[in-house]
Amino acid sequence: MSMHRDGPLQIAVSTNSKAPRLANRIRRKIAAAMPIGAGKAIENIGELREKIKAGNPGIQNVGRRMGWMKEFCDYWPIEEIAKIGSDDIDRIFTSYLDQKSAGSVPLNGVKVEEGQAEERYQVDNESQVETKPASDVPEEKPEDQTTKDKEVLEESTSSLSSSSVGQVYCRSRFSPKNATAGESAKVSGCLYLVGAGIGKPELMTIQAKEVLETADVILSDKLVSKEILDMISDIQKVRNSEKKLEIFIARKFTGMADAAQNELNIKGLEALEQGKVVVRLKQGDPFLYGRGGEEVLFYEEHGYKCRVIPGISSALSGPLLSRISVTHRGVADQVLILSGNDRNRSLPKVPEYLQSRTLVILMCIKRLNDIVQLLLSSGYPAELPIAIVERAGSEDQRTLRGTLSNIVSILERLGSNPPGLIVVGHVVNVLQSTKPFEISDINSIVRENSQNVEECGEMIAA
Ligand SMILES: O=C(O)CCc1c2[nH]c(c1CC(=O)O)Cc1[nH]c(c(CC(=O)O)c1CCC(=O)O)Cc1[nH]c(c(CC(=O)O)c1CCC(=O)O)Cc1[nH]c(c(CCC(=O)O)c1CC(=O)O)C2
Ligand SMILES: C[S@@+](CC[C@H](N)C(=O)[O-])C[C@H]1O[C@@H](n2cnc3c(N)ncnc32)[C@H](O)[C@@H]1O
Repeated sequence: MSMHRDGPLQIAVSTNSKAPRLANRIRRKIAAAMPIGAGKAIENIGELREKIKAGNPGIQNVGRRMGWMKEFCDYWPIEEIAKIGSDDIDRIFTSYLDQKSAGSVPLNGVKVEEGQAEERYQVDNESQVETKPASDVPEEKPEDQTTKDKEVLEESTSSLSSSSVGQVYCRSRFSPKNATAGESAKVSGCLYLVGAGIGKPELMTIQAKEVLETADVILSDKLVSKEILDMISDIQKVRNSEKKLEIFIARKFTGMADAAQNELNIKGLEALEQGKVVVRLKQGDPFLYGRGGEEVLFYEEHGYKCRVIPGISSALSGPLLSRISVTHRGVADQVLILSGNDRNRSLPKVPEYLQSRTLVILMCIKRLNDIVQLLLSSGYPAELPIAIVERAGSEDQRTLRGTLSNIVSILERLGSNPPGLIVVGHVVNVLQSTKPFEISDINSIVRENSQNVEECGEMIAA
């Protein structure tokens, strides 16, 4: 047995006495792939977990505790978890207790404020979110809500530094200064709604990168990858100390999405009023299931024109990076993109089965079983190929392939690695050299590193 230890982290490699020397080498390779500070990150999570358990005990709170920890562990970059200190843990713990998410943790030296949104929801457990019925929530005019939220956020936004230049205009080539007359409604501040693409900085548009370089404030979705956040902190590092770049990451956790969204809108508005260049950075394409349209309307209602910069969407590039061509002559001539949840957490409305149609479903992994049952009961064949594409474009991209009849057990066995999407249809296996897999076939797992497809069934079977 060859062991790798990093604090509480232990990784053991066994070759069943067949190749102990090779076990060493494999162990070294695995250890080299570990994120820096993995052991420290585990210790920090352990400390937080203990705190949350002690502060919110009881079997009735297990679901809530687990749901919260899961979201923290699944989304926060491990290297960043490793950097948090005891003070940060206390702050995160406080935010857990009051669900007002007042946590603030450092990100590569950039101060990251997280959602400090008002509580409008009660989260009972991971899979059950109770939202107050609309009739219980008093109707508010947008202005009233804005004022109220401003009050709630007053303290948190005080950290927004004023820009070195009193009145900042857009400095990029895409600035409203260059826009046609009437395009910029207010000259103070400038708002860009930018698609970050799916995770790799190389897959961002040049325009998106240029706009990031001009930003004073970046308001980022939590799905935006660590690689892109690292790129942003590099921008921060080469700036002179006069022009500070501030970044806020939305904490759109279960049941808090609307409140966190509202908070970001208000932060954006505050910064615009101070004449800053604000970049609202969104995963993938900013309009596709990204609330981008709502944000454009919000800022326009407040007199600011939005410039929208496209990003590569996971809906098409995720399948592509898993060697799935969503249309393929003779196999599929149409593709439909769906969300696995609508705003009321209802299942999507699926069309009748058509052999030549590909479905790409986003935001659906947590309820894969329900989606599969829905497809089966709507006449989709049990042997129809389906793929789960996770973390497309990242180092740890993974694709699971199966059929409607076995994909749920495959995922249950291997666990999920969000964010992920599913592709349903015969195109799933067209570019694969192998046939559709059975659940008994452990080789059903294919790990992919971008375009470089590497089958590692053997490693998992060992
Ligand atoms: O509205 C809700 O929050 C409840 C329903 C719900 C949604 N997605 C969901 C859930 C379940 C849950 O969160 O547990 C389910 C949901 N929302 C999200 C995730 C996280 C992930 O994809 O890994 C997940 C879980 C996905 C999974 O099951 O694998 C996060 C999410 N939803 C959404 C966004 C984009 C945004 O808010 O800016 C984001 C990213 C936020 C960020 O990165 O900071 C947007 C969203 N959520 C939703 C919709 C409605 C889709 C439609 O009307 O067809 C839409 C699209 C829209 O508002 O325009 C609904
Ligand atoms: C709220 S939607 C936003 C989609 C985004 N606007 C886009 O165009 O990619 C979030 C969903 O996109 C999908 N997603 C985003 N990034 C992904 C990635 N790198 N790999 C796989 N799926 C991803 C997942 O289905 C996730 O639940």
